[in-house]
Amino acid sequence: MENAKWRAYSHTCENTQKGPRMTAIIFDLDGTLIDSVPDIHKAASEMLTQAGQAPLSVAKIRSFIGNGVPALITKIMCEIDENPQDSARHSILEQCFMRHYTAAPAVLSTPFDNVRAALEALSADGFKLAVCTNKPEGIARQILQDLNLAPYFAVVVGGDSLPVRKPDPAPLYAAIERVGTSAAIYVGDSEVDSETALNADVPFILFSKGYRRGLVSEIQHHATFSDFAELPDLVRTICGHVSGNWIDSTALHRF
Ligand SMILES: O=C(O)COP(=O)(O)O
Ligand SMILES: [Mg+2]
Repeated sequence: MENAKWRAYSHTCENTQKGPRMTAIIFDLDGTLIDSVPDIHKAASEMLTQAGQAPLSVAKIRSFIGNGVPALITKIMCEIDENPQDSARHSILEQCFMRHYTAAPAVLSTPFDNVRAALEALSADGFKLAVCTNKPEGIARQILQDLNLAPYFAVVVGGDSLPVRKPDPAPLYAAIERVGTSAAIYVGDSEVDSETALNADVPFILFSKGYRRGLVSEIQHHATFSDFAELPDLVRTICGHVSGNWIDSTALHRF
């Protein structure tokens, strides 16, 4: 862990090359690139029906997203007065949820407005793009495929890709390492993403229209945006794009 942290930190600090070629833009998935709550809510409702319980509201399920599927199941169990410490029961519910979710992971989900154009623009600039999500890697890849977003991402790190998940910085370090750039920016929608970026010493851009629980002002961020149409210019500014030239960006050296 200490080695990984040092390595990623030095990647960021040793950004001696200019411009986008050596910078990765790493994205969170749920609530950032895609509005996935309708499919998650549907699978959760099917699981609850099977357990003889009434479905929870979309808003409630949305507030449970961001820490991964096991945490989602724990929060649902608390909500329906079941004991989440009952690991056998937790595992049955989680498997039931995953069965329903994998059967239809991207039927109702959609990319947020202007996501595709933003990914196109950033790729055209030469940035390397990756996904770092707490969603299981397999289903994250399936969803990216189904929504025709997979070609933009050389690297996908999921909540089950490593023994730890966000806000531990290790998944973000793994994404940076696998992309192979010397600097990175993390784009996400939640408190978990902000904490992850902070733990990793990576600049964080907050998408304000995702699934955050608190106010934008309460979430530590380097920059924020509410429409993906704004993102390419925001990234260019942070990375030192001035008057048509890429200069050495000091913003990438600190959080
Ligand atoms: O909670 C999840 O399963 C995933 O959420 P994330 O894509 O925002 O990390
Ligand atoms: Mg998210």
